[in-house]
Amino acid sequence: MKKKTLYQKIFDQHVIYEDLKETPLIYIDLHLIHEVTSPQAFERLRVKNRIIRQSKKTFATMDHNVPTIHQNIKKIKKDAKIQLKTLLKNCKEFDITCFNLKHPNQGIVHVMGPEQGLTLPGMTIVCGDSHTSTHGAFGSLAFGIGTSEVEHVLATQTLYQKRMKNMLIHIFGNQKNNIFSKDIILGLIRSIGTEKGVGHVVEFNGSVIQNMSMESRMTVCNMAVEMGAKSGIIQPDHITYAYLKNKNFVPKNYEWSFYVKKWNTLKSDSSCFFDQKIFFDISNLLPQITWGTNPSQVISISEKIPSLHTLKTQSEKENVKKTLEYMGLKEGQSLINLPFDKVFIGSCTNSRIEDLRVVASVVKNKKISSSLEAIIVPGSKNVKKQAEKEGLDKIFKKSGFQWRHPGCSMCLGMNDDYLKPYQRCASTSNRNFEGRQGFKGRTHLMSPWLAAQIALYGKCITF
Ligand SMILES: CC(C)[C@H](C(=O)O)[C@@H](O)C(=O)O
Ligand code: SF4
Repeated sequence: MKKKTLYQKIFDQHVIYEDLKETPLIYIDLHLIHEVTSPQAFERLRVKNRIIRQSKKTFATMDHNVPTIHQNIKKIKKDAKIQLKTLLKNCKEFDITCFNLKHPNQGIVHVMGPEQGLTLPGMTIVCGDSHTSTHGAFGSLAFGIGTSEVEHVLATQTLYQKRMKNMLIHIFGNQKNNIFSKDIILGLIRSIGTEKGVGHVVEFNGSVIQNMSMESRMTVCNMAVEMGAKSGIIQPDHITYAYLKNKNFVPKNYEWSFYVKKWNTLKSDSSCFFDQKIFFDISNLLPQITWGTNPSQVISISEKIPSLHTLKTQSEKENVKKTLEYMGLKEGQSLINLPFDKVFIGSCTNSRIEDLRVVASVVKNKKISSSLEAIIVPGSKNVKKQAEKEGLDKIFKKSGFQWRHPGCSMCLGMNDDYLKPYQRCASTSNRNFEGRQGFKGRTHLMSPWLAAQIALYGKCITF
């Protein structure tokens, strides 16, 4: 029998029809939707007079443009209100479960899915959102789709999908103190760039991954798309099962053991073929921070921004020159002592309970710098509730952080949380593109630990 990767196994289990000359048609187990990329899909269904094939396999949440200071839909600005109300109306009309603003399950779609136990090993999961790769941390095949594909999935519960190439990234070595999964994924993207993953599904393995919590694995898979990959995937194991057990939508009782048995078969065959294999040693990894406008422009806090003469081509030099101008930085500069205006702890990369615990451990009984504004936006109502149960909100508020309601928030600034021109932000999100957090805003990606340190000192210091 042909040896297969985990990705190939899940793909094969979901093929409905495949012919040599055609793109395979696969079954979709779970479809997640949010207010931004779904309205046009519903509209087209309406125009074509179509119904939804399996409305109970789609779940909706409100996340991208929800306010984080209050939860009053009446007070939301016009465009956002239209999108949120449209989502409500569509879900009602098409009989889809919607976790609206006031619902206890509401949250960023990639935080909500796993914590509700909607995300399960071996599933095919899609959402009109690029960071759907996050769910791959559970050993599911999960990827972002476009709005016309959202329409196709709603109407048929299937999707045309070509087969991807396979990449294996083996992560090993000793993880130093204060080094987190965010440092690992940023360090990895620095070493392989933002395009190496194009056309591939990346399986992460190795001792470092095996020892990671589910929250940390999600951070890694979340950013697999930032290396160009279609998705990331991690073999499910006892850590996965411990996380899932008794979550809301997870199969219970005798069904649970049936599923665990099935999930245990979800692994790449030994010595199966990968188109690319990468080995990444984290033993010398230090806290990472981006200096540029793509996630591969990263250094560790003790390094300096590269000098232009180290770059090979003229066009690279020109691009980096423009990037540095945008970021208000100079070639060869150290980021130590660079003042920050904002700290944003949040996004589907780093807004889970584990992230908030790390921030709390840094800022407990300390005051943040008066020179900046710092906000904490939990990934979901559940995360918020748990944090409050543990008293973390009190620690945050006492230290000067603002404690907000869940949503995407300053990750992309679709609501009222955005940077003013030239403001510099220490952000735990996943994208530092120009204007991402606000027009002319300057984003530095990093771990929650480093962002919390910057909140205390108002700048980056040597640790
Ligand atoms: C709005 C949405 C389509 C978008 C995405 O797909 O990623 C957003 O979530 C982002 O992170 O930029
Ligand atoms: S938190 Fe950011 S990256 Fe994640 S889904 Fe929302 S906007 Fe996209």
